[in-house]
Amino acid sequence: MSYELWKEALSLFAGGVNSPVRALVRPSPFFTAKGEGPFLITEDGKKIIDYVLGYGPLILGHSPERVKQKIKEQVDKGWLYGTPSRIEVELAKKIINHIPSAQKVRFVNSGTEATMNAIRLARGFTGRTKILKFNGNYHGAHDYALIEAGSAVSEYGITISKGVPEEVVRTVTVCEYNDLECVERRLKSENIAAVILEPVMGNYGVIPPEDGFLRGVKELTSTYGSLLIFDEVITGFRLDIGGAQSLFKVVPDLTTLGKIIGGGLPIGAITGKREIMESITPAGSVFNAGTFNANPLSMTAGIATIEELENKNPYTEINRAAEVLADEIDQMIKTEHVTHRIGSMFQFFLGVKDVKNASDAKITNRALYLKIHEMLLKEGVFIPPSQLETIFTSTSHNDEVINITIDKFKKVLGELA
Ligand SMILES: Cc1ncc(COP(=O)(O)O)c(C=O)c1O
Ligand SMILES: N[C@H](C=O)CCC(=O)O
Repeated sequence: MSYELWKEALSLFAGGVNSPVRALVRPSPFFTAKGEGPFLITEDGKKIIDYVLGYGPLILGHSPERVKQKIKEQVDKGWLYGTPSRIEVELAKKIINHIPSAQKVRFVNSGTEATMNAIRLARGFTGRTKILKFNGNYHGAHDYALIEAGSAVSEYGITISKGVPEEVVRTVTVCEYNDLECVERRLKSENIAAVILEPVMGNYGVIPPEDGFLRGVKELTSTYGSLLIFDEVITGFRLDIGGAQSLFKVVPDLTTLGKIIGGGLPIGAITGKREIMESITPAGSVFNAGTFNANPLSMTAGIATIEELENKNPYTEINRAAEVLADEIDQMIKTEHVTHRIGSMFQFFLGVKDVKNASDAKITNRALYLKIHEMLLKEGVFIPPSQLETIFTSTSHNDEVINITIDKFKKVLGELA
């Protein structure tokens, strides 16, 4: 049973979990025994409609048949070679085919590794040290990313993680999202190696770029000789098969990917312009290595997932599911709020009128959001346990599932009114 497992987990893991956001589930985390389509089946035998979807990777829902089959076939062929394999070539070709900035690829094992290595690559390539990031953007859990970051970092009230050396903090400068003037000021006055950003913020709720913001940053980085890194760990293959850069038609120098490209298995990738990527070892001298880089199971699940996206082009369908649900919720909430949706990503912000950056989002009524999360979970609907995370839809969220969810929201919001 979940509660007994939770009590045991508290004695085994710091805070009872292996990633802090998971501890925020109210009244206490449920333990999952199985994932099936749009559902999580808990250790208590409860079937829950899932809008967290592993925090983004599961664009086809849980355990999609063809991906499962391909993973099983790969298991029969072995799951770690320590040599190159045909499947990493196949997945890299798919990424290069779809992501406009991608000319070469290095596979790693998480989004964290991807952004950490992209930052090192930008520093090595430009010979500069400083990085510009945005308040509330989350780029994983390494030292250079844990400064004014979104997601669980902010949810737990951490501005700069303890343990990050002061010397590291001094190499990172921060602007508010959508503030082009700040970007220009910093690029002019500081010798910046790279600007890294989420092209759509998905770790402080969902906050889209304002018109011209991404293009403006792109122009400024080329004017001042800095590199532009799009962190598309969430948005890659979700907002469009070519990621946010295809949708907004702004091509960065480097792109980091993760989540969907591994079909739900651990993965990360750094990709970008050939001449920059050639600086990575062994072609160049910016070091990267990994025992599990290009792991055969992750490669296989990634290929199978992208093939499904190529063959079925489900973007209209998953975006529509998110649109119907987001619009209904937006109309149901009678107090002051803002709902942001882009494609199959959305979130509602309570108690605020206008959210264009993390500072605006910081003052939302997080306690009320958490209450809604808790009440919905009792009704069998799982939205993220933090206002700062994103609600996702998948191909498995059909009309029936969406309608049930709308009814559950009606009930919960009605009770709260
Ligand atoms: C935009 C973004 N970048 C990087 C990461 C880090 O990825 P991972 O959790 O796979 O290390 C995440 C999520 O965790 C993310 O949302
Ligand atoms: N917001 C994070 C990634 O997108 C959530 C995943 C985690 O921290 O476990």
